[in-house]
Amino acid sequence: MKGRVFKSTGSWYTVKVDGKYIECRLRGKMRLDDEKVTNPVTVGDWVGITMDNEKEGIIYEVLPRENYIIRKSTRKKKHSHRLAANIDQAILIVTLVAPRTSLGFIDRFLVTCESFRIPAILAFNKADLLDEAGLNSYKELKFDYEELGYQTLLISAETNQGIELLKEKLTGKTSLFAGHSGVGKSTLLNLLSPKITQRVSEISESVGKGVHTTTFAEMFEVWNNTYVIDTPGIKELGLWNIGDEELCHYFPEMRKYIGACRFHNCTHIHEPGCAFRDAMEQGKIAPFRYENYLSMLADDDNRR
Ligand SMILES: Nc1nc2c(ncn2[C@@H]2O[C@H](COP(=O)(O)OP(=O)(O)OP(=O)(O)O)[C@@H](O)[C@H]2O)c(=O)[nH]1
Ligand SMILES: [Zn+2]
Repeated sequence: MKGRVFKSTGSWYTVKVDGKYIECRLRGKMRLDDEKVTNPVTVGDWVGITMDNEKEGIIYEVLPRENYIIRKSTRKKKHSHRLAANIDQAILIVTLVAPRTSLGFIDRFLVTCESFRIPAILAFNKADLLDEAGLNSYKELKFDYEELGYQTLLISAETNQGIELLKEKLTGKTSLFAGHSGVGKSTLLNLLSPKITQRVSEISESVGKGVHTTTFAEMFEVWNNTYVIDTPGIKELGLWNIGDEELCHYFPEMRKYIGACRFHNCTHIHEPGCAFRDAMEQGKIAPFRYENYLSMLADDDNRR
């Protein structure tokens, strides 16, 4: 039988087969297809299963993936894992307040999506908490990111602002919800599909961040043929397997300047005649994007 993995908790996997959810384990012999990744099976995978007894199944194979996204651990000793597979798009939920998502984090996530060829949408949640300055800051970011080809939405799970548009974007697709803890992923999911009773955390007053609630990635069929994968809050994001020369390819605005520097071995950091720096100085690349590029370039450990 063929089914799709909706949840994985380490040793048990919930697989949906013909409309029914079956708890499955992995066949003992199943090995990792990539030794640098800790989980052989991930949410969104299509798998082959056989029944072990009346209720429980055994996963014996993973069908070829259309794509996947790997979350690299930023701590050296911990291993990296696949967050999800077979997804149409990633929705990065961010907030400008309570908590504030840094642009560095947003750009790391976008670079990750580019490197796995997954379309990304930025959803700015908690619109209801923005004052005029906050709104202006959203408008500037919307302008910058849409110029790069990333759609941005301003939404609020509190007032329903932008939720209809978000629903339109999700319909008929499998979307990954990612973001820091406390940005409202679970609240949004509940709003989209009230039959899902996700735990929603209270913001702890002292730190202004949500108390960690989502421990494992889980896929939900929010309505017909529309799937959302809720993932645990991400604190830091390392980049997976991206070399020095490769990095600029994942900045859409930099692509057209690749090869245009005066020196063919330009590091784009300090050389005269650097096409990236020149473009930034001429206002064609946003300074914060160039800065984030340099910071990712310098953060060698978290990129390979
Ligand atoms: N004002 C306001 N609060 C919101 C909004 N969306 C979510 N919240 C609140 O933010 C807090 C955190 O929301 P969660 O949905 O638990 O956040 P999460 O992203 O799922 O967090 P993790 O599960 O830890 O990753 C809760 O107290 C929500 O009520 C919003 O649009 N406006
Ligand atoms: Zn250069």
